[in-house]
Amino acid sequence: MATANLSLYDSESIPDASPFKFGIVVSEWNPDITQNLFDGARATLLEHGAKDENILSIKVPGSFELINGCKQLLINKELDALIAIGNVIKGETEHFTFVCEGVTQGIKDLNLKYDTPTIFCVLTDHTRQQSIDRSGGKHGNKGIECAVAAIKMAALNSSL
Ligand SMILES: Nc1c(NC[C@H](O)[C@H](O)[C@H](O)CO)[nH]c(=O)[nH]c1=O
Ligand SMILES: CC(=O)[C@@H](O)COP(=O)(O)O
Repeated sequence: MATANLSLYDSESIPDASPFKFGIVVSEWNPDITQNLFDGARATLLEHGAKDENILSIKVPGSFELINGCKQLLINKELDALIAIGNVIKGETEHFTFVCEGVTQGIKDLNLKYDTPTIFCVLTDHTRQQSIDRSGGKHGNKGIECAVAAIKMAALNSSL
């Protein structure tokens, strides 16, 4: 089954991002991949009107630390949406499964506990090539997709 292109969307359907404040938490594991995801996300936020001074970004050691990094921003900063960026690539053992499951459940829990949405921008791939393909390669850039989700959720929350 063909993988969707993560960067294709109707630009006209995206709300104005200028009123909103965004946080981006970036894992330092696989830094070339996460940097590409961050660049795509930041560029998309700016493209749709977000102010540079309203984009707060921090780094954490690995994807599992995305949970606490996001929690710290949710507690200490007034944000309209958060994007958690990571890249987990399977190695020889089951560690991949536990990291992916832990991050997924942790970010899900943050979305249950806090009103500010945390967008799941974590590539969970079996190979490095899959990650390259989804961070600016043939399948687009998941950072773009997640920035769009962040803008839409911020606009939705502000309308309710
Ligand atoms: N193998 C990968 C990891 N592993 C590290 C964990 O995320 C975590 O930092 C560690 O277990 C200490 O708590 N992290 C990634 O983001 N990507 C990987 O491929
Ligand atoms: C997802 C991971 O933590 C993984 O990169 C670790 O590799 P390994 O399973 O070979 O220890």
